[in-house]
Amino acid sequence: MSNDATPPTQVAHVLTEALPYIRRFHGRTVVVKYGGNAMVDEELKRGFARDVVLMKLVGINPVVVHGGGPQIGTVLERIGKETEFVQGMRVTDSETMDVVEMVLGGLVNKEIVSLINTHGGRAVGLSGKDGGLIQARRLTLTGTGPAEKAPEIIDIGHVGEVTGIDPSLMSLLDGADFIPVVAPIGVDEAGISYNINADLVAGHLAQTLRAEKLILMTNTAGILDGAGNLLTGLDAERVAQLIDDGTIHGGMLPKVDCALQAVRNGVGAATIIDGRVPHAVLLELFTDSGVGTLIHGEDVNGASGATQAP
Ligand SMILES: Nc1ncnc2c1ncn2[C@@H]1O[C@H](COP(=O)(O)OP(=O)(O)O)[C@@H](O)[C@H]1O
Ligand SMILES: CC(=O)N[C@@H](CCC(=O)OP(=O)(O)O)C(=O)O
Repeated sequence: MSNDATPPTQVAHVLTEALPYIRRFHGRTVVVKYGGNAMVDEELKRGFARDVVLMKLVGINPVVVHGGGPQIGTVLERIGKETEFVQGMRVTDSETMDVVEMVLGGLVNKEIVSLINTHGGRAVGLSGKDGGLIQARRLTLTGTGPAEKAPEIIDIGHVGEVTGIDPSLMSLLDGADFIPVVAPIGVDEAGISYNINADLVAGHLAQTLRAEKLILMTNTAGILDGAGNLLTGLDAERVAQLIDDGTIHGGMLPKVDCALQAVRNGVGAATIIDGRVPHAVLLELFTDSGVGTLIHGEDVNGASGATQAP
């Protein structure tokens, strides 16, 4: 670990700082959502894989849920198919759903599995169909039509919402020291597939597994205010204000929603971190300063920093 550029005392300091966090997270589950926008640089991808392997080796149970929005977009463009988003969700007709399954369940999922495995881990790739992991139903979006009319129902096709998680497969994998890597595809009782926003899947999984932490990796430093300053230690009230005044919008909305739901339902803490920073997951988990935006429930005082003290 030490090299010419890193004095041994500094290495010792880093390890000492990490120790209380390793103790706190030992034997606990940490769900990491790896966003498609954070998956762009080869060196960063290798760093992420190493971080996940290191977590496992120090006794944490990492569960990776991945996105892949930009990767789906690239393939759709290549086949000349237009794509459209409504309220942050991709309108998904049957043909688009086939592409989503191929890209998320195939290409992206297997790339992450392979990266983790080549860095010394034992990853297993799953979609929500495997072992009935993610049960889903069609998501209904409502728009605001004319005031005198009932809210308009917007049809966005095979976009799903999570109705249930069966964690049995997760326990099995965890017991055998495998690292689950989950593609956000759900299935209903009739066997119909649904394309689900990966943040929402990560939030539900974290709740079901009673994770110690939910980490959402993306392509910004965290939640920023209008002037570009990083905000942290946010509770539900502050988040609602930031949504109301338009500071939080677009792809950040499902992240804050699922982070809030997770911390209200038993997850220790949720953080939104910058996947463009090398080893962002390790910095978040094992250093006092952490990185990104902490979102906490009503009973947690996280106002002082990005991470909670060990
Ligand atoms: N207040 C905010 N602070 C930071 N990013 C924000 C904010 N509001 C909206 N965003 C947008 O949310 C994006 C992250 O969501 P998204 O593109 O869906 O990422 P991912 O692919 O990682 O899920 C940012 O790139 C940014 O454009
Ligand atoms: C319904 C919906 O929009 N699903 C997303 C699923 C992938 C995803 O969430 O990817 P990121 O995390 O990289 O954005 C999509 O089709 O893009």
